[in-house]
Amino acid sequence: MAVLVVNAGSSSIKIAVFDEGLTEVASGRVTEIGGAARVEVGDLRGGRVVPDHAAALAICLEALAERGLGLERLDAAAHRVVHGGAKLVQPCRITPKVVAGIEAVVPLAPLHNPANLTAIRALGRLAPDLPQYASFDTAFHATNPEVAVRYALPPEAEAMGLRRYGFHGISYAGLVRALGARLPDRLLALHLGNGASLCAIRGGVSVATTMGYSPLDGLTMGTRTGGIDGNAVLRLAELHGVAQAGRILNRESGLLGLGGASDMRELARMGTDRAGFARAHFVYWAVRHAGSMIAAMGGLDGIAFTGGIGENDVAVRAGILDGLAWAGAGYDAAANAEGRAELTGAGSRVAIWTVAAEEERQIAREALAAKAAGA
Ligand SMILES: Nc1ncnc2c1ncn2[C@@H]1O[C@H](COP(=O)(O)OP(=O)(O)O)[C@@H](O)[C@H]1O
Ligand SMILES: CC(=O)OP(=O)(O)O
Ligand SMILES: [Mg+2]
Repeated sequence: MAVLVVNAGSSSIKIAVFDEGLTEVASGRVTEIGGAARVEVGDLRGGRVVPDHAAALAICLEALAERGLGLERLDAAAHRVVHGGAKLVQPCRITPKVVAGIEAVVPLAPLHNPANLTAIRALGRLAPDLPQYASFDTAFHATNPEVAVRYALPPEAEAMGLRRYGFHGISYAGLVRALGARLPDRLLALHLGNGASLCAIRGGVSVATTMGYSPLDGLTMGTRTGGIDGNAVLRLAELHGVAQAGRILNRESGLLGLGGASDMRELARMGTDRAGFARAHFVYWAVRHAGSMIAAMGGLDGIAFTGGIGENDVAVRAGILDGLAWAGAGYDAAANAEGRAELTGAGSRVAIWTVAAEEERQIAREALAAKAAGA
């Protein structure tokens, strides 16, 4: 049994192959798709021009074939699909109806769903008999109460699907699983990567999250604004047109807009005032939103950091934890500096961890379960 997992992001594709025991037997990634991309698959390492996601997937499949993992050796493919809308809330086998459902919500996740569809269609063409499964980043938040998901809009807007969905659910589900018996009642989970969000997890289920209708809301991100007043959005659309306003909000803002680079590590290297301000903005808003998540859970018992920034950026973690001292979070500064998994300080009222984001393994797990259930 071999499952190929495809995690297509806005400008990257990560692939991994797992066996039935969920051991990873191969992995790779193509990042910065659209220009001089970085390829790290099998023996291929380095820069290469990769114009689009289809080309990136072809490079990955070629490298897998060279390692004896051609498509004919695979039993299933499984995809991360960022937006499943209101209906797609369970991992499932991909049928034409599911594809139509993913397509219907492209306007809600313009950076992500088109990339997911490209990968699904390309694999469908190359291996029409290979069963394909989807896991949805929105699904984990289906447990949020109505009061958390509704915008205060007239009923017609809600009927059109204008409500909050929330994202990074595959990562959060994997995190809950990874904590296992250590999972506290009220957990503040921070997925801090290129896209960044917080989730209030109570009794193992999501009760609130910072992203909304699309992955734009909430925290300051690599290239996305995070929370912004609707009237400011309208003003941008008035000045620049809807398409350009969408580009500004989704691709030219966030850390890039504030600091001149979308990459947190790069900002730390730059060390300019502007770069420092962008990092401070990220930390400040993470703390502000954390307060909201803690209120939604009625308190705090544990904190878990995940994602590229959450797992690696010592100063960002320290800044956020300093900002949450009022909530009882005391951390071990040496453990934080060393990037250990357990950060809880002596006398802290709250347990604190870093957890490796394992979205690909979680997707494989969900696909195997759906397959076993006969989906
Ligand atoms: N060692 C590190 N120190 C600081 N930031 C890091 C480090 N490694 C990765 N990051 C940051 O993590 C972010 C990417 O996170 P990741 O979860 O890989 O993103 P994606 O959403 O594309 O999966 C970037 O801002 C990157 O700079
Ligand atoms: C949903 C989302 O923001 O995903 P990513 O972090 O991969 O951009
Ligand atoms: Mg990510």
